[in-house]
Amino acid sequence: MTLLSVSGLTIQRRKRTILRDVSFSVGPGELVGLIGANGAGKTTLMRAVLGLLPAEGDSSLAALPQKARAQQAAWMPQAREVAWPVSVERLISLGRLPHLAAGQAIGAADRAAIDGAIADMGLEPFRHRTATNLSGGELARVLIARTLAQDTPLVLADEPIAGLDPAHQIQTMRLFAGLAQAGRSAIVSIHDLGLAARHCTRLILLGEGRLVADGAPGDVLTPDNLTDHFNITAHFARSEAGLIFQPLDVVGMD
Ligand SMILES: Nc1ncnc2c1ncn2[C@@H]1O[C@H](COP(=O)(O)OP(=O)(O)OP(=O)(O)O)[C@@H](O)[C@H]1O
Repeated sequence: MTLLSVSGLTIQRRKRTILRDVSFSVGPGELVGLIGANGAGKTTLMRAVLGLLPAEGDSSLAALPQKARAQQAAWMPQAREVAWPVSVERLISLGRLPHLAAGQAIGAADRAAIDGAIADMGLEPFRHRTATNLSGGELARVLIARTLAQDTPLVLADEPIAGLDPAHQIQTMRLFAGLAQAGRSAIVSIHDLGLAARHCTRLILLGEGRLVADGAPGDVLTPDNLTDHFNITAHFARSEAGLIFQPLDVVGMD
């Protein structure tokens, strides 16, 4: 079974080719870390895969009608802005919209999904707070909860752990890994290669306008890829606790 199939995706912005001929598919049970240096095209790829940007080639998600797409994939964009001073609970409940007919009130299943997402992200004490008054990290957790409440087979999240404290970063990566273990899948763009190595089942590396590598973290975070596409060297070890990855030095940026 395939949750997402992307084939020959080429994306241009203002006549500049950002990514060329990207192909991959995602099945159930995968936590895919989308990695690459600043400007490598991670956000661009996710938005094109979702059909939010025009692209040549095929994405099974982009091909779906809007409502079916929102039932198949939840999207957490990088921008963390909430326009209206709504409560945390109300904001999270918006994740249920793709499951409701026009004007339909939320029911027991919707309520359970909302309460589950609030519990998963440890947001019970924030339930009745006004979303626009939260700290950046608190708001990020609320937006992740909204994505979880959508209860889709696939989640795409653009730097979901940026701005979270270390405990919440680990907790959130574990939560995404838990979704994968339960047969759903997530694609998360991520700059923390240590957490990516530890929690993702698979990494997709973007660089030089293309998909450079796609595979198990240990096969993608090679010394050559780290030097060529991140300008770093790193310490990489396998321990009982899993993969340990620590960037060490900058190379080739003079
Ligand atoms: N609207 C636009 N018009 C022209 N170029 C754009 C536009 N949006 C993005 N780009 C360019 O596309 C490239 C990829 O940007 P993108 O935001 O996808 O990178 P990223 O890998 O998500 O980066 P980061 O890690 O910094 O968030 C960048 O060079 C960026 O300047």
